[in-house]
Amino acid sequence: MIDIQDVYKTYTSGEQAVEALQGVTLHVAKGEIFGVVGPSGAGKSTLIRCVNLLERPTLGSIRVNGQELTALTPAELRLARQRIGMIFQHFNLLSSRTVAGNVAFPLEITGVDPVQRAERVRELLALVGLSDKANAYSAQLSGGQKQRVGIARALATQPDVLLCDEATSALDPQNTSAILELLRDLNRRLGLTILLITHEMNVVRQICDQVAVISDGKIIEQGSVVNLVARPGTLLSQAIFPPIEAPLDANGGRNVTITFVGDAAGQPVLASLVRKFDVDVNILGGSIQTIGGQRIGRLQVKLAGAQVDAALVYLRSLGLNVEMN
Ligand SMILES: Nc1ncnc2c1ncn2[C@@H]1O[C@H](COP(=O)(O)OP(=O)(O)OP(=O)(O)O)[C@@H](O)[C@H]1O
Repeated sequence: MIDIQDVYKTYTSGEQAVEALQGVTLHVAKGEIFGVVGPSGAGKSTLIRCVNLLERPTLGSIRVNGQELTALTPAELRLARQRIGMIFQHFNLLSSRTVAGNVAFPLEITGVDPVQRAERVRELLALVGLSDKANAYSAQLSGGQKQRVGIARALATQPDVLLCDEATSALDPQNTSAILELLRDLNRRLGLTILLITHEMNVVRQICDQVAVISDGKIIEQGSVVNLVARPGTLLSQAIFPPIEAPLDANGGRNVTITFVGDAAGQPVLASLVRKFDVDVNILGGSIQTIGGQRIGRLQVKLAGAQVDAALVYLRSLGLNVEMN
């Protein structure tokens, strides 16, 4: 749905040149929620703004829904942008307009007649849970409500793609969680493809299917959130699911970290290990998190006994990730 191919962006002001993007390639499949994380100045905003050509890449290709955006005329680009919604950290609402007036704005620009417009605004406000705020002004809304207006406005022209530029960074944890749930719900109900940038790992944990890390204008790691978590060695995996701080047990036996994904997180794996292999299992630490809608568990254990090697082979045969500490 979104193909970013070998994109470079250099800002020049006077003698100074900043290479904000240096050969970025990303593919976001239809219906996916894709998160890009990275430190301040890494190039996140530049990247997301290149996707709808708010910033024009210096080099490279941006295809959305099969259409090469960098090759379009200004009129064609205006049409293409109707299929690409965007929401912002500070909402960017018009303070002189009501909630309904803000949501109607893109429909006015695209020439939708007043009767259809009013109907569509009603639908959109119902979709984001703000039917009772149609006549309120943005100054009368909470941050979470303002972002709901932003989302309704972004969806007014029925886009296939929603770009989220740090959409929850100005919100408290409760509103962040509610907005992320709304985005997940819209992704599922409307088949909306979402590309978001964020510096908050909890956003990745709560809703992203795929994640990439950008650093100094380059993508340095990427993958499916669930697969990354099952490979505890990677940078992203450690950021998404921080290692358990359990003391290693030095008194004989083998210290092992086991990662359980999906159904396996609910299985009595350790009990069957003890039964089948006559090993002693000492639990040193553990936690379970819901990541990308899947339950993922991590246990740090000490295994002792004559059949430890066979027990490890058995754990791996169940599809569990097993690492020696
Ligand atoms: N309009 C501009 N002119 C010149 N340099 C710019 C411009 N916009 C961004 N930059 C520079 O490009 C680099 C990437 O900036 P960008 O805003 O994309 O990073 P970011 O990862 O979004 O950072 P943050 O999380 O702080 O918003 C930075 O070095 C920044 O100073």
